Amino acid sequence: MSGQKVVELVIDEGVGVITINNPPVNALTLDVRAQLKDVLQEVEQNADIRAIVITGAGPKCFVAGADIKDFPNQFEVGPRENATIYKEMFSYLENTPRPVVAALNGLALGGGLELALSCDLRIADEKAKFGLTEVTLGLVPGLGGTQRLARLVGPAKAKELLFTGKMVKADEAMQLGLVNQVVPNGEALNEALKLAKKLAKSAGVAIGYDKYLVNKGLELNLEDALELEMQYVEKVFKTEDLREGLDAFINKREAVFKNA
Ligand SMILES: C/C=C/C(=O)SCCNC(=O)CCNC(=O)[C@H](O)C(C)(C)COP(=O)(O)OP(=O)(O)OC[C@H]1O[C@@H](n2cnc3c(N)ncnc32)[C@H](O)[C@@H]1OP(=O)(O)O
Repeated sequence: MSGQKVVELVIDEGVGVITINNPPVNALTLDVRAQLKDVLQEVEQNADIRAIVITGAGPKCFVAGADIKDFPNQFEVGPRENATIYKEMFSYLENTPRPVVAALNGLALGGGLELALSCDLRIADEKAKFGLTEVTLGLVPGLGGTQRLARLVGPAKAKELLFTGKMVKADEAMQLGLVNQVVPNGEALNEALKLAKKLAKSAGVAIGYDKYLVNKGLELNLEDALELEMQYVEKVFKTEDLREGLDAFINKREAVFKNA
């Protein structure tokens, strides 16, 4: 471990901004793995953080994937241990009740796209490109890419991207539903932060329930999913936030949600 700081956390108006800063391409090295784990634990323990933004440092890459140069070291022990640690962190992002916005400032390739796919929303610089390029190395995505991409863009498009390893540009990614928004170059982080700050002031309990219902509902048949939805409507009826939201609307004032 180099000791260099390769993952940074800044808290800005209720938003935890996580930056992968590992030049030259923000590859997911062992240092990044260790520091991302620490940062996510810090985020989890800080109730003032009500939304999360993840981005990469520099204009070229969001994250250009796993550390290719470390793979030979895994031939003996196998890939499971390293992949499992990263997958647990990606699952944290997918399951935390906080909204997670990926600010795609550049190339999101391999594990970098898999990281972005574990976020709820993705805002892309117009120059950004995306690809599960593992096949070019003879590898298979190991951080959820085969599953999350297929659920997002459909099996046929996912297979096309997986089989070819090709990169898609931001405008095509938008058409595929791979990203939520495309913004002018250099604006992804600003736009993501603006959105995340808005969400941080919103009804956090309701947002967390929405996130859980969409994610869990994908695993259920429609009847069971609708029943689960109703259970969460009943849960939200018990919250202070609902009373605050209704009172604010009736009295024509801005709601102040306390996540309670
Ligand atoms: C489970 C998950 C698996 C995976 O994620 S597998 C990996 C998937 N990622 C990729 O396939 C991307 C591989 N990298 C590239 O295609 C290119 O690079 C870029 C498009 C990102 C950038 O290209 P350019 O601007 O021409 O720079 P450059 O000379 O290729 O790279 C600059 C330095 O960065 C190193 N590097 C690039 N990507 C990675 C990586 N993913 N892991 C480790 N190192 C990487 C290179 O080797 C080189 O280094 P040096 O200057 O020492 O020659």
